[in-house]
Amino acid sequence: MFEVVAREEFNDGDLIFEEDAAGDKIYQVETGAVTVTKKVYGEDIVVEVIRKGEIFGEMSYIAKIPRTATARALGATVVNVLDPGAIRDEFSGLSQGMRQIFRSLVMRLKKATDTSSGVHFLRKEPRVKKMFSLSFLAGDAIRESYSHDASCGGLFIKTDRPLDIGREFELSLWLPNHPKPLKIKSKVMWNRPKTDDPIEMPVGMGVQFTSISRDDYEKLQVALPEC
Ligand SMILES: Nc1ncnc2c1ncn2[C@@H]1O[C@@H]2COP(=O)(O)O[C@H]2[C@H]1O
Repeated sequence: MFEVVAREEFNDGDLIFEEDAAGDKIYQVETGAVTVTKKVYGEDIVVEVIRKGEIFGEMSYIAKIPRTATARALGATVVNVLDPGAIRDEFSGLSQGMRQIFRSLVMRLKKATDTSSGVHFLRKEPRVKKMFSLSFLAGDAIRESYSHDASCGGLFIKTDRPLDIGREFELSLWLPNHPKPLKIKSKVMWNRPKTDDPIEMPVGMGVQFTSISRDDYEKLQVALPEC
């Protein structure tokens, strides 16, 4: 098994990490247990209980996505953080095909979990694959790119050089048949930078809208009837 690089202790109900947060630590439960929950209409739905000796937190690492669920301690709990360097070495030692198989499994489990917990149907602002032209300021330079998917609450921007998590910026979003771009204040919630690992997932950043005018929001709703 992998070496333990840190031990974290939690009381009953303590948050270990939250759904949609950035993070790629992989844990093993030493004592106690961990609930895995999904938020549906503000309520936590338990999808699994992880027990002593079991691993969690592997899905975001493997698929390079944000945390797929929330993890909380169930009773007094100690979790071990497994050596990220050793995990990276072993994972990158796999063939590209094998890594792709792992990623497919993770994405299918995520989809199955979302469907069974109702997230898919109840999500307020579903993401749909949609390519919009956009631009934003990074340092002194204007970067031009396009979205991979979008909702009325945020989108995923394809870019080889994503901004840091937490960075706030103004997004110019071009909707089809509109002469001017929407101007939306946005925040980077997570990112997937370019690596040597030839992943089959889009490289870029997940962005949440923090401020949008009513006028622009209405235009967005017309362009995204799924919202
Ligand atoms: N359906 C599921 N069954 C069991 N564990 C899950 C399930 N969905 C998510 N998890 C675990 O919860 C974790 C949430 O963070 P990750 O996405 O990194 O990794 C996830 C898995 O370890």
